[in-house]
Amino acid sequence: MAGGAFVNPVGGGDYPGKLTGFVLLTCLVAATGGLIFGYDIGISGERVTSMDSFLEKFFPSVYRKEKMDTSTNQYCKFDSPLLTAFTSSLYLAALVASFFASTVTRVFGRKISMLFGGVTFLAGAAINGAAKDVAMLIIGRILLGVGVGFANQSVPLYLSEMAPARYRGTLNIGFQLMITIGIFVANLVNYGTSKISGGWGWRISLAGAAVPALIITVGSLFLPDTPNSLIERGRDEEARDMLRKVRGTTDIDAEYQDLVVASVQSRSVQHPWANIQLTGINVIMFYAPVLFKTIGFGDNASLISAVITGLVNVFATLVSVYYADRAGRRKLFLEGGTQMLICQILVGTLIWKVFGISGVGKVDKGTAIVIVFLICVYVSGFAWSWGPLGWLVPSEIFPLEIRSAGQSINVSVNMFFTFVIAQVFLTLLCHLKFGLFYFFGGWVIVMTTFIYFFLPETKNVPIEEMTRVWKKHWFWGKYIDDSATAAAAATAADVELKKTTQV
Ligand SMILES: OC[C@H]1O[C@](O)(CO)[C@@H](O)[C@@H]1O
Repeated sequence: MAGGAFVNPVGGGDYPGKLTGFVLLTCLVAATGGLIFGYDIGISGERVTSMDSFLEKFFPSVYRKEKMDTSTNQYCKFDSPLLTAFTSSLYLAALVASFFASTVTRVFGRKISMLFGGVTFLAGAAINGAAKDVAMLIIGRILLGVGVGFANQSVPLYLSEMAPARYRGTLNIGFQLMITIGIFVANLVNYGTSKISGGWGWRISLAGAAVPALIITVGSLFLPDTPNSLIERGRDEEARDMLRKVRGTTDIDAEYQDLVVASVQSRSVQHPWANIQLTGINVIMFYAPVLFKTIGFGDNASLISAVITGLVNVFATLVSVYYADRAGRRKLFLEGGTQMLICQILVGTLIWKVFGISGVGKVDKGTAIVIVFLICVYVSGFAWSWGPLGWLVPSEIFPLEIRSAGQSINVSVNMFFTFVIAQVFLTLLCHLKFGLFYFFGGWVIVMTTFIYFFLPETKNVPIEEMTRVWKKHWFWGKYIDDSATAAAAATAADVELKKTTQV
């Protein structure tokens, strides 16, 4: 829960400076870190692991059982715990890695974590593409996970710290945009490789992960570190220079001073944030082809529908790129949540009507089109709310000292639930049937209510002044210690004094 924090007495409003080409370029390069996670999501789930040649080579017993499965119950598809454990090992690796990344990011800077993330992901892609046995596959997958853990921990922080307050939403969401592009491209690649005869198409899908890995690896070599991180590591002069460069002005004293105050003052402050993403989105991202097959689509139509939802995901994310700093985070969360809920109720009810409790039934064409349409509306609701804001908000609400740790908690919670969904979706579908959609709808209600009551609006607030926002909040404000405010004032005066004596 919220602990003591400071209120910066010297700050207020935005700082001078503009959105420079330099910032735009660095943020664009850093955001490509999202491609690796996206690419992996796009080939995971029922994609590579549903290719016969892949199954036959690595999981022959699973392959045999799958071929023998003759059940007509559409809710209870063939389910192999071994296969899902293999898929989700990546998320566990990412979960653990994000805690190590927290320290690396704080002590060595954001850039080093991005570089390390890119290199390990690259190694994982190479090992997977060349895999001869299950051991190689698993080692590769763990390395991919470590890469994702490091990139997801460091990239959102980097973007939020580089961006001027007014553009923080837009620039940070570049990360989620890259995730969605990664998913979409991987879907296409997979669609193509599944058609390659000779049974080695899966190697291209897996080795293809090297392309996004190379982009962020090479890109990160050229990225500068953020001023905040330089101050955190005692490199004050470099921080000043960097701030001048990224803001495109020499008038950086106010912002610089706030960064120093923030660095000195933010000690073991805790803020309340748990990114419990149980929106059900990964049911769609991982299992869209299965879901579409369940409602009676043929193989091709299922894949094409999955590609359509991937495209909707990319374009709808652009909506939040535009609105996050204009309408604000809260409006997007509340609207997106409501939209997702309505679609979940409608899809659940339609599936109930067609398949009832037994799971045996056939969808007519009209209903199938309505379901695909509703799923697209649901995906777009997610894509302009929880998708991007689940990275943006946690990266901007923590004080400097614990920002890195806070972000790794965010990544690990995200990975944990991604892991759980990948692991249990097929079992859940078999037991909850159409109610699965109501189940996730229930979570969306909980999450949206939480946002309504507990999340303050953070648009346009300078990142090192976030505590003012918490202080004003009807609930969290009660937990912010006033004595810390006085201490902050003293530190600010100290910094000011040092500055004038240096001049
Ligand atoms: O675009 C959908 C994707 O976005 C994420 O929420 C990451 O931000 C993933 O968990 C999901 O697969």
